[in-house]
Amino acid sequence: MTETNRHVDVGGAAPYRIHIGPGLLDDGTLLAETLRGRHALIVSDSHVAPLYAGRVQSALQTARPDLCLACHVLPVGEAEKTLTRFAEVIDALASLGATRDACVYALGGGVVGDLAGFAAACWMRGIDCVQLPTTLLAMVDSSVGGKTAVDIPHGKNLVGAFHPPRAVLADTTTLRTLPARELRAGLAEVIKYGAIRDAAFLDWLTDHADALLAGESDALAEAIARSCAHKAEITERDPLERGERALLNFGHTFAHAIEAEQGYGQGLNHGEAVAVGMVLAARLSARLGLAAWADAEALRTLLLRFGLPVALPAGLTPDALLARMRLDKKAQADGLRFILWDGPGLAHVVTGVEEAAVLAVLGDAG
Ligand SMILES: O=C(O)C(=O)C[C@@H](O)[C@H](O)[C@H](O)COP(=O)(O)O
Ligand SMILES: [Zn+2]
Repeated sequence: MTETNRHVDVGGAAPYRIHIGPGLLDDGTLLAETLRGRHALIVSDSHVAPLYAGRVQSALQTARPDLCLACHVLPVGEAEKTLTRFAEVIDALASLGATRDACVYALGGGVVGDLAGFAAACWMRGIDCVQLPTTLLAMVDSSVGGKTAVDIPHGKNLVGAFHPPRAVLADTTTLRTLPARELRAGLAEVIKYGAIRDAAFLDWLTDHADALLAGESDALAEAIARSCAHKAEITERDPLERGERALLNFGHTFAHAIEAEQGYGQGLNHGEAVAVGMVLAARLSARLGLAAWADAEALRTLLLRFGLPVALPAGLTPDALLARMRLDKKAQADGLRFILWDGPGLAHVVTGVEEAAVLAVLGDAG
């Protein structure tokens, strides 16, 4: 069967379209559709740029021969999502002479999308950003919704801004060469949507696990479109995370603490940490009497089925993780806030969670 293009529209004050399909990185007309000015900067990393940056560059240049276009390549990896690398992108925009109607094209995975998006949010107080995600995780999650950020040693994504993209072009052919570990990491965020708001999607994922893990294009395109539809619905109603958007953080309080404690890019990747985090959040929910233990165990089994880690990596202490969690962006003066689980498809925000309960779950999680 030939792959067809799909799209998901995100409404609200700054609407945009998520395009999903093969060959989009070569579609100069689509790439240039939202361009307003004469300057554009492609930001990519040292793994992705050699594969796709030249293609994007020539497609854009053909569609817009007058375009003043440059490419800035970051070293690959979560460890590079720093203020230092951010400043380098800002320098690249300055060297290009980017005016306020310029556009940043973020070509890569979540790190590139977050960092390039943050540079776009800050340059001249905000220029356009088109997200060109090349990993499953970036397609289903980080390229959508406008969260941009860098990490600092104190914690993940602690410096950032909300800056919605002008468009998202998810070229599904890029998934054909994605390493299996990266594919599974993206599937963790896909499972998250089922866990927090769509029990039927969890069943669909169970039925299509083999196809998804084998990288079958129809199954992946369906998973991407359904995930983006969930994210679009939530983020258009709550773009600034004043309320329901926090549900997208299911598993993340634990995950961010794990990532920071292990050292960015040194241990579990983000999707893997989210998988462990969802197991811990489900167990915390069961301990607090919100979810059934059997449901928490079923979620763990599903994550295992997708080859994801479900236990805390060795060497992390509950106290150190808890200290990290106190700096979580959801935490408030009255204590820790968690996204807790009421069973398949249902989650809610809980304030003032007792630290003793969190420590107990962490203590059992090795
Ligand atoms: O878009 C959101 O909102 C999310 O929470 C999605 C998360 O999967 C994503 O990892 C996000 O970057 C986490 O945001 P943070 O505000 O907790 O740093
Ligand atoms: Zn995430």
